[in-house]
Amino acid sequence: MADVKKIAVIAGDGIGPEVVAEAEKVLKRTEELFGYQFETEHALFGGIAIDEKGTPLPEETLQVCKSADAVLLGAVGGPKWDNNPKELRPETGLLGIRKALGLFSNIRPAVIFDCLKEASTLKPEVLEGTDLIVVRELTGGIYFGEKFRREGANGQEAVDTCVYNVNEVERIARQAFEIARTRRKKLASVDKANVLETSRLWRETVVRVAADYPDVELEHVLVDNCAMQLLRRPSSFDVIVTENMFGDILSDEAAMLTGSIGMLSSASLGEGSFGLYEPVHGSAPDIAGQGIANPIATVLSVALMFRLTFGYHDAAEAIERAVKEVLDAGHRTGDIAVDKSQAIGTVAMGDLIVNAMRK
Ligand SMILES: NC(=O)c1ccc[n+]([C@@H]2O[C@H](COP(=O)([O-])OP(=O)(O)OC[C@H]3O[C@@H](n4cnc5c(N)ncnc54)[C@H](O)[C@@H]3O)[C@@H](O)[C@H]2O)c1
Ligand SMILES: CC(C)[C@H](C(=O)O)[C@@H](O)C(=O)O
Ligand SMILES: [Mg+2]
Repeated sequence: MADVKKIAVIAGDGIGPEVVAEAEKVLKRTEELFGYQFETEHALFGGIAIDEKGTPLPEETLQVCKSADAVLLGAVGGPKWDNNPKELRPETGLLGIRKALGLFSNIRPAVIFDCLKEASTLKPEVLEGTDLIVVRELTGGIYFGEKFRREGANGQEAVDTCVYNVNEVERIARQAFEIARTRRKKLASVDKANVLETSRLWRETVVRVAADYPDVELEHVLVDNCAMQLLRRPSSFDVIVTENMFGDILSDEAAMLTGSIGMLSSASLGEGSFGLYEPVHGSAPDIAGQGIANPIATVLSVALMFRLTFGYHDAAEAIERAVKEVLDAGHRTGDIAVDKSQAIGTVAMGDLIVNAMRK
């Protein structure tokens, strides 16, 4: 019997549906070229789910995800729902889905295409050889700690607590060491151990785990220094492992090494092969509905899904090669175009990539 892979598709809000539509064309082309079979099921999540179901993460959406082999997500959020305590709070939306699906590890590769060096804010000679992955802890830290308001001596106070337990640090550290082993065997563990107790536990734990990986070179970098070194010596990083909030910030910074946040794909994984795949960027309300968003981050997220959840390395390579070929031929969406007047739209970029895919 044919091995049909079930993919939950969550388009979301803003540019989410625009970029996900291009990724779905890539799924269809993969079926034609390679004979793999996908069964997609669409589900509501985010602002659109609030509007239609009264809640950002309806139970049926969670069930669709849980019964799938992988999830393809666009982006959620937007001014209509943000900051409204009753509506799209991250803890009930994105954070809720990550926790509910046990996705503690967020893998964000910053892949530099040579022909896009001109779009980067860094000099080409500084970028030379840059190829790094941010491994971000995704279900702990200050994102998930207790938060509350209280009356203090000088008026209202807000409290966010940052908590990590040793198991949470150990499992993400092991995963990062394993990834480093398959690459250039260098791991930078990023923390703020000069100030934060959670970071001291983080560092101690990473040092202990490192004993099992003597073949991997480990460096500890304080997060402020890392933010600077990413711009100064990006090519010296191979795998960066860090806690939730630092990883959020550093991965957006790493995106600019590639030229645009519209280029950065991601995989969120748990213990098994199940994964949620999404671009690192958000719903980009400033350009939503204009058909100009870059779909490459989402398309490359499909390639990650093929590699990490399905083991379809041939199809993943076909996608990555097609993206490179289209960029090498000079096609650009506005975010990566030096000459903005030559920029093409989301659908045109998706079509070019699909047509460039070969077995
Ligand atoms: N995973 C997610 O769903 C996710 C991630 C980040 C932000 N958000 C949400 O998205 C909303 C907007 O957040 P933001 O503006 O801070 O971040 P954003 O990533 O949506 O946009 C930041 C900037 O990058 C540009 N950009 C983003 N993706 C692009 C693409 N594919 N092509 C071209 N340009 C692109 C936008 O136009 C904008 O100028 C908020 O509600 C936020 O909470 C969601
Ligand atoms: C929208 C927000 C909650 C989210 C995060 O901080 O994790 C986003 O920035 C991301 O990087 O996926
Ligand atoms: Mg982010």
